[in-house]
Parts: sequence; C-alpha cells; structure tokens
Amino acid sequence: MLQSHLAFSAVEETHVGRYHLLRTIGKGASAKVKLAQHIITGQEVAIKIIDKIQHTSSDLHRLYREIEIMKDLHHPNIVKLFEVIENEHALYIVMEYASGRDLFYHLVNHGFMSEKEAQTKFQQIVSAVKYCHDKRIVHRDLKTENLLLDKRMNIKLADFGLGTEFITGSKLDTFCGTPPYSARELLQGEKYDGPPVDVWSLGVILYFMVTGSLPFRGKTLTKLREQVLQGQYHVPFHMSSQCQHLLSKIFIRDPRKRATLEDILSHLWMKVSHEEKQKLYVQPLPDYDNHWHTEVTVNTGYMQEDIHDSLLNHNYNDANATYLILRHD
Ligand SMILES: CC1(C)C(=O)N([C@H]2C=Cc3c(O)cccc32)c2nc(Nc3ccccc3)ncc21
Repeated sequence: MLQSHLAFSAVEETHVGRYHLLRTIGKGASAKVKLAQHIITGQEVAIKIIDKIQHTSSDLHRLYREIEIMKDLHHPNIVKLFEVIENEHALYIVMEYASGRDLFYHLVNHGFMSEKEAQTKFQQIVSAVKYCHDKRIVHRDLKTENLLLDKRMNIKLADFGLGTEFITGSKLDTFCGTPPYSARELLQGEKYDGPPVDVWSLGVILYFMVTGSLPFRGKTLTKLREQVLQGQYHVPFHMSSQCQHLLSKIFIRDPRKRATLEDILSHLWMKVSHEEKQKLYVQPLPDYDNHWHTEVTVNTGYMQEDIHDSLLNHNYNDANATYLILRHD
C-alpha cells in the first residue's frame, strides 16, 4: 500500500479517464484544478482533483454533497458538471472550463464596469442564484472570486462547496462565507434564513462591479462587523440614482425587510437601458467652406480671404471666432 501510494503521488498523472491533463489553473488547500482536454472531442474541461487521503471523512461528505447539488443544476450561468471519476486515492470532478478567469480578477485588471455592462452581468448572476433558490439551494459564499467568465464573457457561477439545502422556515446556523460579503445576521452568529444572506452578497457584488471596491471593508473583522451593522457605505458620484436605490434595498440589516430576488429582478435599474457611457466626442471635420457661415461673416464686415486665412491658420482671432460661433449654432 505505502509503496503504491508513493508511486502514485510521485508520478504526475498526464491522463485521467478520457481526458488529457494540461496545466494547473487553481490550487486550494484540499484540491487542485487542472485544465484538461477531452481526447475524443478536443473540448477543454476543468478537473477538480481531490486527494482523498488528505481529507477527513466529513470533508469528503461535504464534497459528495457538493457533487450531488451540482448534478441537479442545469443553468447557462452555472458551471456544468460533466463527470465524476473516483479511485481509492483521488476524486476527479470534471466540470465546464471558464477561460475568462473570475470576475474579481477581471475587475482588478480592468477597473469598474459601466452600469450597462454591470447590468448584463448582474442579470446573469441573479438569474443563476434565483434558479438555485427555486431549488431550495443557497450558495452562502457568493463573491466575485466565485463568479467565472467564459470566452464570451458570460457569468459562470462556481464553487458550491458551501451550498446547502434550505428548508423554508427552518433556520441555518453554520457560519460560512467570506466576511466582506457576509450579511449582518451571519456576522452576528445568529440563526439565519438562507436566501437573504445570498441577496446581501449580491449587493456587495453589484457594488464591486459598479465602483471597483468593496462597500464594507474594515481592516479587522470587528471593524468590518461595525460597518456592516451600521450599514454605511460610500456612494461614488458616478453611481446612478437607480443603482443607489437598488443597493439601498439590498443593504437593509433586517433580513425580513431586505429585497428579495424578485424585488431585484423587477427593479427599474435592472430594466432600464443604461445610456452607454457618454460617446467619446468625435471631432467633426472642419468645414471651412460653409458658404452660409462665410456669407454672414462677410456681411459682418470681414473679407472672404481674411476668414479663410484665419481659419486655416487657426488664428483664434475675431474673424475665426465669428465663423466658429456661427458654426456652433
Ligand atoms: C472547475 C472550476 C469550477 C473550478 O473550481 N475552478 C477554479 C480554478 C481556479 C479558479 C479561480 O481562480 C476562481 C474560481 C474557481 C476556480 C475553475 N476555473 C476555471 N477557469 C479558470 C481559468 C483560468 C484561471 C482561473 C480559472 N474554470 C472552471 C473551474
């Protein structure tokens, strides 16, 4: 046993099932994710490799639950599960590969989004989360790091490690998630309802997309908890009033008063067609020979050639000014 185990761990696998393993794209404490290629179709997949030896039985139980949850999810904005391969050493979870990395990486590298782009992304995210909630599944760890992007920049919700079934009316009590994205009731360690916790995290994600920073970001957990308890966050000047209004409905401390996913989906900000950012001003070609402008300018006492010279030489003199003012009409 020991010998074969060492032999296994020493040799870097190049194939698993019908997949050719390529490079590592993610490494966690308990799992590694590799880009792989389905040999027959050439399709790229991502394989989460779990070394079973290093896992406690409760960890493995949680993983099997994650797999069961994923088997039941079929949505365009949720990472697909293709296959599970298992042997005595390892568990290989073959999933959809998102080539655009995650939303956190995208925001850090490209800065915050226009509200139009944020709206498209947010509609996809809310659609995926609503699909889960309708199946009585809450994610509980929604954050930009778990939102992947495919090659067409569509959202792919990942990482159902913490997802769990919720039964309406019965409260959940396991603290989990990531503090800056966590709702007050989670940080307070109270018993909580699943859906409102995900709604709060959606607010943090929306804020991050539109501003490029986190709404609540205390240096310590205590300072962060204080900020979340107060529900105070900075609203930058460029945020539209509709977006501000939507966030104010999400960042409500009392989970019973907080917006539901239906409220979010029916909010004006989610429907209105956001004006693309002010179109960059395109300098119109100068029309130095606009006869009407020239005629009027001549009538104001300027000679035709004076006007022409001053325009061509960009003399910002009165002849030029008169012409430009007329043109600016
Ligand atoms: C199987 C699954 C769902 C997964 O577990 N990961 C990991 C691995 C890295 C990572 C991350 O950086 C952020 C979230 C999830 C993950 C995946 N990463 C990708 N694409 C990718 C491509 C270049 C760089 C990073 C991620 N596609 C699918 C997955």
